[in-house]
Amino acid sequence: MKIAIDGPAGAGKSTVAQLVAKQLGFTYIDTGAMYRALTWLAIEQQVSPEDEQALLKLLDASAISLEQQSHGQLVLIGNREVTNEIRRPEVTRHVSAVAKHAKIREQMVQQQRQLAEQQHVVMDGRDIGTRVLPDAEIKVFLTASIEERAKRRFKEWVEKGYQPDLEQLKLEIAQRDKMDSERKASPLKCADDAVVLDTSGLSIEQAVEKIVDLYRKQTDSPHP
Ligand SMILES: Nc1ncnc2c1ncn2[C@@H]1O[C@H](COP(=O)(O)OP(=O)(O)OP(=O)(O)O)[C@@H](O)[C@H]1O
Ligand SMILES: Nc1ccn([C@@H]2O[C@H](COP(=O)(O)O)[C@@H](O)[C@H]2O)c(=O)n1
Repeated sequence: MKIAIDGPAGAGKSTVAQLVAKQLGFTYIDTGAMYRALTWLAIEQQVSPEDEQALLKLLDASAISLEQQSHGQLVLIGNREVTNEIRRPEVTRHVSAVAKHAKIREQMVQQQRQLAEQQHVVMDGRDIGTRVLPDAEIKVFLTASIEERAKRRFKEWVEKGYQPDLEQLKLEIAQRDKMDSERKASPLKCADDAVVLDTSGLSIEQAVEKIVDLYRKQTDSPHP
């Protein structure tokens, strides 16, 4: 069983996907973490996000992997754990430039498909329903207004002790969505057979419940 969750930045994909996976006993796979890990490495090794060949070399030389733990997903480059570092604003600013390269995406997609072959998964990203798992049994395009997404991110950063600027956050989210949806290789878009779930007026729990309901309907299983 494969559940694909795509959508724009800050829509709640990882929060909701993780909880759905937990409720159903599936493995949660955050594909954005793989692009972020390569971006983190590129910054560390001073490789330009525009240089596809150099990025490919970096990707070939570094084993990016995702490890599932009871408390969540760990992101590793070789033996080095980079789960928290890849969330840094500098990585977020450059990740869409790294993710636009077709050859980089081919390799990422291959690895993501292998992960989905081994287990029941809830996988989130930008091209899961359209490219990575086109045969996923359930596809959700999770979205929310940009104002709502920026407000949620603002709250999250404040809770972490930062002093973010709401307008700046809105601008960054919009820029990332623009790059992700305008790139040639597997752009961010809603799969034709996806259910669109606008969470602007929904709580996290309500969004989770709607997806679990889709699963129940699909499998006719009242008690997952
Ligand atoms: N329905 C909701 N109601 C309120 N807050 C939400 C809701 N869904 C998610 N959030 C909050 O919004 C923030 C962004 O969520 P999350 O990081 O899961 O988004 P994302 O789509 O995975 O983002 P990105 O693509 O940028 O990684 C988090 O602080 C999360 O707790
Ligand atoms: N399937 C995917 C997943 C992610 N990306 C790119 O990575 C960026 C970071 O993703 P997050 O979900 O961690 O925010 C995202 O903005 C995309 O550029 C992708 O292309 N395909």
